[in-house]
Amino acid sequence: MTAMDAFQDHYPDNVAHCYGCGRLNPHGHQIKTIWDGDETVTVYQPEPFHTSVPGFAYGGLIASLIDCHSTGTAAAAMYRQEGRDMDSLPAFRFVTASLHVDFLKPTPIDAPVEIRGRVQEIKGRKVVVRTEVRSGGVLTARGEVVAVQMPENFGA
Ligand SMILES: CCCCC/C=C\C/C=C\C/C=C\C/C=C\CCCC(=O)SCCNC(=O)CCNC(=O)[C@H](O)C(C)(C)COP(=O)(O)OP(=O)(O)OC[C@H]1O[C@@H](n2cnc3c(N)ncnc32)[C@H](O)[C@@H]1OP(=O)(O)O
Repeated sequence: MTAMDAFQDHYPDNVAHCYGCGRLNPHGHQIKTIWDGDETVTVYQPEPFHTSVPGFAYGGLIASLIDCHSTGTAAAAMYRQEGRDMDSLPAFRFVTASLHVDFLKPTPIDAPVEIRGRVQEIKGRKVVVRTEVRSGGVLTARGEVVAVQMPENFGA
């Protein structure tokens, strides 16, 4: 993996259909997340149809971006901790156990949104990620996600 490869480009096909981050979902956000030192970064341009109040982005979009930014960060952090290449097997697959969002200011819809994440805790199968969302350098939302490695019997 080079510094510019997005985490989501390495998701195996069977977990690449997520609405927020799956590169194989043509209707989804297809976010792309990379390392920047110890932080992770996603930049996303909202579309006009993501409107809440005219001129501003829907909070569900912001939550979705925080969610998938954080599950991707969790997987990447686990690979980094184990000194493993992201394409090596077995793959780490994380799902969201908990998603908390504080909306601090309205997020403009006509400018790119930058999400930055930091790993707060890695313990067993759990990774806690804290995020900040900015538009034009202004902090508009904060998030905290508990991501848990997907069990083999997920959904059973
Ligand atoms: C960079 C990567 C490159 C390679 C990529 C490789 C692979 C791909 C990687 C990722 C891509 C994978 C999927 C992408 C798709 C979607 C991602 C987007 C996110 C979503 O859209 S995904 C859908 C919504 N999501 C669900 O549909 C989950 C439903 N749910 C469950 O399936 C279970 O609920 C589960 C599995 C979450 C936990 O179940 P479990 O039995 O495994 O958990 P368990 O009890 O063992 O807990 C273990 C530790 O998590 C803590 N914990 C558990 N639950 C908690 C909670 N709610 N709040 C706070 N902490 C919690 C415990 O407290 C304990 O922590 P502690 O050890 O510290 O006590």
